[in-house]
Amino acid sequence: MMNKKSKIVLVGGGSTWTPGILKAMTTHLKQFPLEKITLYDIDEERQKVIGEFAKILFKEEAPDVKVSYTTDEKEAYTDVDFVFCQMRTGGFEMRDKDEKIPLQHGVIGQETCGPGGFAYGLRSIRDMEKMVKSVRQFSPDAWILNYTNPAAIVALALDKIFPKEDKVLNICDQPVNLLRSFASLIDFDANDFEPVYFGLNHYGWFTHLYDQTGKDRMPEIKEIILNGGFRPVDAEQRDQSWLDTYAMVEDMLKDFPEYLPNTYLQYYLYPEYKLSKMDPNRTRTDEVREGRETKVFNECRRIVENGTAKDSSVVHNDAHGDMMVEVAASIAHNLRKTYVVMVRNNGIVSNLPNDSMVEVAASLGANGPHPYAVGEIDTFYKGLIESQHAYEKLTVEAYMEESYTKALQALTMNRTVVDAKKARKLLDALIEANKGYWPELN
Ligand SMILES: NC(=O)c1ccc[n+]([C@@H]2O[C@H](COP(=O)([O-])OP(=O)(O)OC[C@H]3O[C@@H](n4cnc5c(N)ncnc54)[C@H](O)[C@@H]3O)[C@@H](O)[C@H]2O)c1
Ligand SMILES: O=P(O)(O)OC[C@H]1O[C@H](O[C@H]2[C@H](O)[C@@H](O)[C@@H](O)O[C@@H]2CO)[C@H](O)[C@@H](O)[C@@H]1O
Ligand SMILES: [Mn+2]
Repeated sequence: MMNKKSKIVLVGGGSTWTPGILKAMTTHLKQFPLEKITLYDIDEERQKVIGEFAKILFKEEAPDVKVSYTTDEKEAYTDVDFVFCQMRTGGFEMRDKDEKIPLQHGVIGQETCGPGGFAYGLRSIRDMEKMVKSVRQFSPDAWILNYTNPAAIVALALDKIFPKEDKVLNICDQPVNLLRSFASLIDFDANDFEPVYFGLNHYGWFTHLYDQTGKDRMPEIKEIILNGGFRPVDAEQRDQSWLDTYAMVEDMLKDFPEYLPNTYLQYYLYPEYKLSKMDPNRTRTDEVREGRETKVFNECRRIVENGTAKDSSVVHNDAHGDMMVEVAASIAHNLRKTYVVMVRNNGIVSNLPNDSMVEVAASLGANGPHPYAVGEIDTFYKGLIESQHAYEKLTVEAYMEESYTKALQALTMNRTVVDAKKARKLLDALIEANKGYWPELN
């Protein structure tokens, strides 16, 4: 079975993350043998730079794998086993607005949380719906592995729009990235953790981190963080804003010592403090454009010019690429490894709505995710998650029903907004900024 070679298409082939994912593919060929890789993007220019780099990388590392790139949907989606999807509708130009418009209204400006995530969500759903329909037209049985953000809203929307789909899986790399960082504190291999995790995407908690002997290592990890703070395992590659974000885990742990939180909870638990640290004129998009985007595209151009990727330092493996490839391998070869993924609740967390898309640990094999039961959660977490789920659901309904009222309800529900007058002003500004991307809300 392991000899079966997979055929992949990477949607958003011109993404800043693509070179890292391609690199991870070259280092995982034994676990995940490949027949062909197609890169697909709507932006021809971005796609060409990364596509030419891909050809060189594979010529040097795995010449048997067929590599191509295209802006043609039919060519991209025909005869594939896996669709890796990581698109950004509106690009960094719109991410910039997602972050800066809320800040102009005195609200957190973030890619996936608060009004920024709401705006990005309403943009992503339309392109994601179109992608699923096109993939099904040309490759009815392909697995669609989605990373496109805001993954929480995308996951819920796809579940509502395609309720019978059982080969779409939404995933985030933040849990695995956190696991790697926790593991480094106790000199442990993150792959050996058996985690218990619950929540919504970018809105969850680890409750246990068992090792191979069955011992829960969480108490010891919490102690280390409370005494010495917390940094990402790849701290040397991180911008200051990510180091500040990881450092907030210590604050969250001091206030709520029960579980280890996802870093994104900082925006919901400390909106005023986080807002005071944000600069409305310079947000994460500026950092990414000047940093990762510039570096990745310059490096790919340099590699294409030199005709070799052998000396490249930018194209490294990280949690993101590794996880995308390992998750696909677990499905393709029925490895039944455990990953934290998004699935319809249906009783996994017994006191949360059945139709929420929860993020939990699941065994992942050829028949998809088999999630582990979590059971009942306590009032604090239940309350937080239920309000966030209501916000997500109203956002999806606003899209599906093209409803201004539901959109206003969604923003008012969000913990980073709360005030309805503020929500209305924000909504009107976001409608103006997202013309052509959002459905018209009536
Ligand atoms: N789930 C996670 O944990 C996780 C982790 C990292 C990145 N991401 C997501 O991955 C995506 C890419 O991030 P990035 O920072 O590299 O952005 P990026 O803008 O560099 O890349 C996105 C690419 O998608 C292309 N694109 C836009 N709309 C498209 C469409 N309809 N069809 C095909 N391609 C399309 C763009 O042209 C661009 O080249 C984002 O959605 C980001 O939020 C998710
Ligand atoms: O602000 P960005 O574009 O740098 O990142 C936004 C993404 O952040 C998380 O991803 C982490 C990822 O977990 C880690 O492995 C590493 O690759 O860094 C990324 C951030 O730099 C988050 O899970 C994603 O959803 C965000 O898109
Ligand atoms: Mn994520």
